[in-house]
Amino acid sequence: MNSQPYSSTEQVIAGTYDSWCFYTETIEVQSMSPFAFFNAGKGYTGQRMFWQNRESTFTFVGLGHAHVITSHAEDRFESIKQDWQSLCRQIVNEEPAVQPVLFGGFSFDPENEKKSVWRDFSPAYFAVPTFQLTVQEDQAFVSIHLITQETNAFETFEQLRKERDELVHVAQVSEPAKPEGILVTNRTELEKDIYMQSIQQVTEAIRAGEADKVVIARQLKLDFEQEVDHADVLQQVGAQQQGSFLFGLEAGSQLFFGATPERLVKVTDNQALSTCLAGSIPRGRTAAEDTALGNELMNDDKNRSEHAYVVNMISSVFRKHCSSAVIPNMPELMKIRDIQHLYTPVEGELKEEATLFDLVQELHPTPALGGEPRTKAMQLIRKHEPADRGYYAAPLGWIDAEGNGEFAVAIRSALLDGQSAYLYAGGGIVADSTPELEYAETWVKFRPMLRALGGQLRDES
Ligand SMILES: C=C(O[C@H]1C=CC=C(C(=O)O)[C@@H]1O)C(=O)O
Repeated sequence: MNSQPYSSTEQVIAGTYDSWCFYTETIEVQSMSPFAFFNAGKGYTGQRMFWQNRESTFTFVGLGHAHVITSHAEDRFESIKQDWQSLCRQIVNEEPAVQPVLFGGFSFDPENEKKSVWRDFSPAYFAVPTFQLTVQEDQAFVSIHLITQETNAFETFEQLRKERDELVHVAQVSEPAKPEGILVTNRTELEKDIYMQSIQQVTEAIRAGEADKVVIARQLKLDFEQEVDHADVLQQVGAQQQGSFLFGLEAGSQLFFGATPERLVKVTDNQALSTCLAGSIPRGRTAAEDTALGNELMNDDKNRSEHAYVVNMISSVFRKHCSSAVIPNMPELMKIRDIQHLYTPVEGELKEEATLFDLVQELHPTPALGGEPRTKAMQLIRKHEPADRGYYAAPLGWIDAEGNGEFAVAIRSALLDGQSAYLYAGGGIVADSTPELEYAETWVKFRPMLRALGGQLRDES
């Protein structure tokens, strides 16, 4: 532990953040539930973040905003990247024990002009937390980050240390939350008729040669007897959805959260990894039925073609930005609690100048969320979907000061807004898609969020 993180002289480097200092201090702590830490930060409601990777080997919780970076600009990916890089040049500690993390996400489509329930989520919204819990390889660390233009930040930092100790104490001694069972008073399928018609119309557009594939999504709204606690709902998803990325991002009084199986891209020391995920079938009721369904999916031409568009697009981005890329020529099955998907991992070694944000920008949206070709698919989505997707199906994740990090595609997700929640699900439409089968598939994709929010699951299979 560095006891005087702010003792170095202020660095003066040309850039946006010339007169800023970025102080960071990390201590190791006895292990604690990340949900308890999130809950201990109730005083920071509106400024909390949660992330756990698919393998559950890296968990990150952020409380409070040491600094927020947003962008409404057309070049929002580049703008966030530049701001983060110049902020990182102001880090006072030479080698922080734990890397500070910038966490957040992008909206699906900044050109969307529909009325939106996403009140406080700008087209790009990222924050460095004031208190950062990192759980990795069975060790837990709590960092304080202070980003300031104050010339003497000694007292502020001392105050933060006291607060950190209190947060750690509360998280360690608190009883695990026992969600009382959330009471759903209403479940509404928003604009179901428009959705059914849109599948028909998009299928016709595809048959007429306007596009090859378009992903169309719909919404379900739940109303609750009382406000749903954000920490409780995250803990529920964590217990229920093993093998998925678990995420939560607060903005104002809303929480966007989910359990997605889909990695957009991960970068570790210049090694990049992405996941092509498209093509779906439900889990079987028995092991034998499950295997039969898996085989059916692997041999289904419609699903294989939906999948191939994604592999082709991700592969071309990797070939451009990597000196070498490994792309298997056959998908595997990814089996998660409610659903099986076709899955192809793509790996590569990044060229020197390529960064995580460059990959996020070029990959979003892959044909698993947008379509093929991208521009035409986006036009058809804007024309046919009645609602703003907000952050659903968009990149959400983290990057550290060394440029390592991971972004997931925020599907199997919901926006929690006081006594209501908006759930999102969609599917890839190709020439031979049918409204009834697509509709049934969305019910399977709603299941993780319905389960976490106490809504009744609907067995459409
Ligand atoms: C758009 C969604 O899933 C995508 C990811 C995996 C499989 C998909 C599919 O089979 O259609 C979708 O492309 C969603 O879950 O809302």
